[in-house]
Amino acid sequence: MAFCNGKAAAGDALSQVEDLEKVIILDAGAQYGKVIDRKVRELCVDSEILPLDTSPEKIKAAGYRGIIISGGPMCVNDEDAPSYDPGIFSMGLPVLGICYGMQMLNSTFGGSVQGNTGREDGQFTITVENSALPFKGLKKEQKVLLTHGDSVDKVADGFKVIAKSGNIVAAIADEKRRLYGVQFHPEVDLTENGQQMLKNFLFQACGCHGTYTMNCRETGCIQEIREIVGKHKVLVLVSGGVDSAVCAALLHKALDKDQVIAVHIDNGFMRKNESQMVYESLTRLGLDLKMVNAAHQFYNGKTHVPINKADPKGKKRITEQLNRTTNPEDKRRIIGDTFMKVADEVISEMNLNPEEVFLAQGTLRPDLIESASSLASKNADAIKTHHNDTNLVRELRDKGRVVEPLKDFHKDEVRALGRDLGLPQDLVQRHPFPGPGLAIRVICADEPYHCDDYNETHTILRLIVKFADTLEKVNYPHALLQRIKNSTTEEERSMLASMTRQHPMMSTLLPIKSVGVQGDARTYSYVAAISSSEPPHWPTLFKLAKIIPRICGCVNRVVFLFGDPIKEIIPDVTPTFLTTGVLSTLRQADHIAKKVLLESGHMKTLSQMPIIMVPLHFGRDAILRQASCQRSVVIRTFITNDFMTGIPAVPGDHIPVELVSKMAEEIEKVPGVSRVMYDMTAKPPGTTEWE
Ligand SMILES: Nc1ncnc2c1ncn2[C@@H]1O[C@H](COP(=O)(O)OP(=O)(O)OP(=O)(O)O)[C@@H](O)[C@H]1O
Ligand SMILES: O=c1[nH]c(=O)c2[nH+]cn([C@@H]3O[C@H](COP(=O)(O)O)[C@@H](O)[C@H]3O)c2[nH]1
Ligand SMILES: NC(=O)CC[C@H](N)C(=O)O
Ligand SMILES: [Mg+2]
Repeated sequence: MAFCNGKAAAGDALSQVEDLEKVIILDAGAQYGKVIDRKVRELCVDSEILPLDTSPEKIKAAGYRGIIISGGPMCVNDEDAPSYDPGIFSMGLPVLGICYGMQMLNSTFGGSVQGNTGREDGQFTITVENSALPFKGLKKEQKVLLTHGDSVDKVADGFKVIAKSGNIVAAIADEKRRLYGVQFHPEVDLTENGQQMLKNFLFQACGCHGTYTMNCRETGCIQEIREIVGKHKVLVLVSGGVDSAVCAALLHKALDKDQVIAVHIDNGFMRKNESQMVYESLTRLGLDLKMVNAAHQFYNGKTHVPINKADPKGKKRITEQLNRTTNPEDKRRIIGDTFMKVADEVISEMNLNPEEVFLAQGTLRPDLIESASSLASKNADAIKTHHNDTNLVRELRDKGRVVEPLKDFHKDEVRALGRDLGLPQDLVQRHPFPGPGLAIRVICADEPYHCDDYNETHTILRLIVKFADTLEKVNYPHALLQRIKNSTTEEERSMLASMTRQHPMMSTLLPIKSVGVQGDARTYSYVAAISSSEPPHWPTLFKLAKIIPRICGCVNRVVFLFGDPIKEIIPDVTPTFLTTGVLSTLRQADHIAKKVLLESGHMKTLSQMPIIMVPLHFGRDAILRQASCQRSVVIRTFITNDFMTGIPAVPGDHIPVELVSKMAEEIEKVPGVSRVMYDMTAKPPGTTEWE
């Protein structure tokens, strides 16, 4: 029974926890820096993430076997670059510097780093010296994730180049002192053999043997829960997703049954019939679940947010009502804080003293990473504030009232733990559904987003998707054409010319923004739409989707627009807020999309498939000046292990072309839907969700 009623024996697994081999991860703020600990644990080596300026004395005293330095959003040449003690490099411990960490290593030993050398964001093929320790046992050509704008210029004395990406230094090493630097990110799945590279470092340079198992971690979670909760009660917020279900199962294993109060909150942004299904599935598993319908409180919710986000305790402003705001971060904060308020009301209604009841959440490490929580990083950029890590949650956490046993876990690790705890496969494998639900899947707007760079970017897009014509017509120096040349190789340009000669396409820059992540920093940028009078040629479209954000830095997402080609500028938007009408249209589109996916048998091919509503009405009669009154729907497929990086499913490769066209056809039948689009953006530069 998954929600067992007895306390688990502490077991002798705990005793093993004490004498484990550990490495330290010094955090320079990268999004992926926190993924390093997950990859290290996958190799059954324990790790701890500490601030970049941790002293050599502390590192030595703790007995770490090696040091890994993460990436980060800053440049080592910046005046306010994160501080560190150069002594960490001369302790005799092996060091692996990743991206920013490599740039820092190189600079410390007298090398130099050049800023703004042209961005590389995405998967690239590099050439490695496979006699060098990090690359032992690997082929000379390696596909890796590079996401950087600065590069090693002069290599430090005593180091040699052991990998290159074109003309860019991709890795350096001083084998004698066991100091290594890589410009790419071995910790993410887009670096195909990154795990072997980390294993080479951990086992051959640091001398680890892999003794840190999932059983030890489960025991550690149970110990943590008991130490925090003691004999008190704990209210666990259960969404129906795997994280909170595993959290609830751990609580039941660690505590007496009457200590655990499980609550599901219908916040008004759930999918069709979701809360009912959550109730049925979890009570069937033996969980005593209290249901709360709080939609009204969420729709009309407001909260206070810091005027200066760097000073969370400073002056605050009151947000708009949730159903009147267009600001994604305000949406998230209102929802997160309303969850807390509703939870407090539940505690009061049960005549419990809020000061004596703990709050448990299934918060994961990615939730904390992207909210730039101090639990996960000191130098990270906040990509998006997860609802379970708002300032109110952080205040409760500071008071020691929050229990989050999964805060160091990633999604696939939670699933493994869920299986160990006996949770059913359909729950363990369920696609994640974010706490804010459909609220972050409606791009709200009351006016078009036409910034200064809109017209120029709209023009460059057309030059790119009509590149063959561009080369024929523009045979004189042209600033925008030069911008394309500056960001592409000769080979890419000839590929672009032949693709666009073969496949007639149109483009338009959509007057809306979506959230993305580039160079470890948050972006909130334009969406480019490509359309065609022919059926979509997906390999061509996906190549364009990779090149466009590199050429147009203000575009972080590229979609294919089904239906008649659109090349004109979209002059306006349909005023859109989180209202019941908008939500019911999206809910219906989401329900249809999920039904088509289920029937296709490809639910497991995808890690997640957000369906997003955007305030755009296409194909209106310009002469009649028809008002914008419809909205469009985006299909966002995503394939990933850890949700820190990932790729969209390519129709005709990961999923059948017919599946996507059927899904688009069915969604377009929903009343009020103008067009359907397919998101072709990887992470980076886009994120899984649009907000
Ligand atoms: N509708 C809800 N009712 C109660 N708690 C919720 C709800 N939505 C989210 N939460 C809380 O916020 C945490 C993070 O939300 P999230 O949407 O990630 O759910 P989850 O349980 O983590 O499942 P998954 O991420 O797989 O969808 C959850 O673990 C849960 O504690
Ligand atoms: O519980 C949550 N509260 C949130 O506020 C939130 N925002 C994003 N997500 C989920 O996190 C994963 C990564 O999403 P992004 O690539 O869009 O950041 C994906 O699985 C997203 O669905 C959330 N989950
Ligand atoms: N991913 C990173 O660590 C990036 C390092 C640095 N901010 C750059 O852009 O080059
Ligand atoms: Mg979750």
